[in-house]
Amino acid sequence: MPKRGMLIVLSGPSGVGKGTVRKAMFDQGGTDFQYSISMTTRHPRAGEVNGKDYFFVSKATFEHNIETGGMLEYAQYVDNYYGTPMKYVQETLAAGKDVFLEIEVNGAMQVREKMPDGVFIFLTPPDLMALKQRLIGRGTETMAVIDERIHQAVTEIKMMRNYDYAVVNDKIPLAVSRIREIIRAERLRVPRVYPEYAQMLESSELQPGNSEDKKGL
Ligand SMILES: Nc1ncnc2c1ncn2[C@@H]1O[C@H](COP(=O)(O)OP(=O)(O)OP(=O)(O)O)[C@@H](O)[C@H]1O
Ligand SMILES: Nc1nc2c(ncn2[C@@H]2O[C@H](COP(=O)(O)O)[C@@H](O)[C@H]2O)c(=O)[nH]1
Repeated sequence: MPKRGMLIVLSGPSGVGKGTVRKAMFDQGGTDFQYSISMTTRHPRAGEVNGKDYFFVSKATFEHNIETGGMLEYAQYVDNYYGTPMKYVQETLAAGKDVFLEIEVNGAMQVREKMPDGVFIFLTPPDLMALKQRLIGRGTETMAVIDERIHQAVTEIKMMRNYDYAVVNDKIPLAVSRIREIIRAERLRVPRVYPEYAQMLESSELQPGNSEDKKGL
């Protein structure tokens, strides 16, 4: 049976640059983890593709998924549902591959309850003014929705204390390399690698009584 994959969760307020940083990281290559595509009831923005950016579904479909236990986590965020389909995450981890989630804080805390051995990273803006400028600059929301998202961001940033790591997204390449360093180090944490060594030691021919030089003693 392959060693179970590691779950990596990236959160942070809307507009901080989670998607931008994640895309830059995947474009660079060498990312041997799989991105879990979220499900949402939000309408697609110009250029967004169903099955690539999100699974865009109706409210009824989303609620059916909740009721039938199909979601690892979900949250209502500024009038829409967002959530992580369970099946892809479980199957990918079971196949020994690492999975990358990009989700808001309430969903991340649900995942933490269910999968405490995940790696929880909070992406933070240099300051709230920069966050607002990024949301305005993206040009995908009305000013009213941007104000709601900034309001939500204040609560979300307070939740940073519940994460394992905080990464500031000042410059995209710096944020990417900080996240890569975290993932590299997390893969080497003793609780993750210990089972492999335990297995090696159990099967070792060097165990007392098994080694060649002990034969005949
Ligand atoms: N380090 C950065 N400096 C300046 N602008 C940035 C930086 N990172 C991202 N941006 C810009 O900020 C805007 C928001 O980025 P992005 O859409 O990636 O945020 P997000 O956190 O994924 O948002 P959401 O949670 O709403 O999906 C984009 O226009 C992006 O180009
Ligand atoms: N709890 C979850 N939050 C998610 C998921 N996918 C995305 N998100 C977050 O929602 C907000 C708004 O996203 P937007 O695309 O409308 O700008 C943002 O914070 C996303 O990170 C998910 O599966 N679960």
